[in-house]
Amino acid sequence: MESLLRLPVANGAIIRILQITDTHLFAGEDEALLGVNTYRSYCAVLDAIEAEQHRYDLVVATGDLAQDHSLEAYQLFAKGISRLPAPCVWLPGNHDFQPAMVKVLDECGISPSKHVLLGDNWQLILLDSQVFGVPHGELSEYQLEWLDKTLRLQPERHTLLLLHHHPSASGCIWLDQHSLRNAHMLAAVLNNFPRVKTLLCGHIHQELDLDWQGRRVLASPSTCVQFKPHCTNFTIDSVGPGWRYLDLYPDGKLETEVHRLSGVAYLPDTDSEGY
Ligand SMILES: Nc1ncnc2c1ncn2[C@@H]1O[C@@H]2COP(=O)(O)O[C@H]2[C@H]1O
Ligand SMILES: [Fe+2]
Repeated sequence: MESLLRLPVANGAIIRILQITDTHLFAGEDEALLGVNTYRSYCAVLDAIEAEQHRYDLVVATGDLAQDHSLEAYQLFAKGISRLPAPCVWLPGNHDFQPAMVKVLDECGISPSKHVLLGDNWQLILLDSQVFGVPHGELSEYQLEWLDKTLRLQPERHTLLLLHHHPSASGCIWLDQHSLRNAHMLAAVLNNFPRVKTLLCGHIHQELDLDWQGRRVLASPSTCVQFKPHCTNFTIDSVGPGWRYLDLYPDGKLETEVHRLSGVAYLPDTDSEGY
């Protein structure tokens, strides 16, 4: 996992990242999650991204790429990603099955790197917060030590930290049971690194932009089903699948925007009680 990916960036250029998250794909192209065909909604998101014709330097996939642990689901994910004209890096979510994920994505030429150097000013660090078999997250001793060691290598770089689980309360009580349980241990590591100003998550299937102990936490819509913000119990939202762009400036400034599919083509059954 320590393999380093270096992406050249022209002097003074703004780096654009495209985030795709929580694709929840199945082995079959016809399978659905809460009434949404997840492969078709993923393809519709990719169609919309292509139609925008935006330039981006890197794609990040922040977990829950597959719903059913199958090799085929990861093959469908890779087939979609191969349409995009930029390299992709990824991290696992609670639903992922890492033996299949690592094998297939590797075979499909998708980088396993969890440390990306972007030009001279920025870096991305991707963490594994999965606790296999349960929806909440936790960073292992190994992950925390690796993060600390990796940050010490390039402490002067502006850093975007990526993980599946949200470290701070989202405002959805049912989802906050499934957050990063040892966020205080992450905070303790980050204490020494003021240039880690933004954390980017998946998992909560909604757009979020909040302050966590002086750092910014961003979360993003899924490419399939959305959860409604500020709910006590599991509640589906009637908004379209989405994706996020992040612009990283040489001076450390970060600007970001969520885009969504419009229309009603990929809206789930709002009376579902979970999955
Ligand atoms: N009704 C529910 N109540 C609590 N958690 C749920 C419910 N339904 C699903 N979940 C879990 O909550 C998780 C949140 O997002 P995930 O996509 O990781 O997967 C979801 C499920 O594992
Ligand atoms: Fe998740």
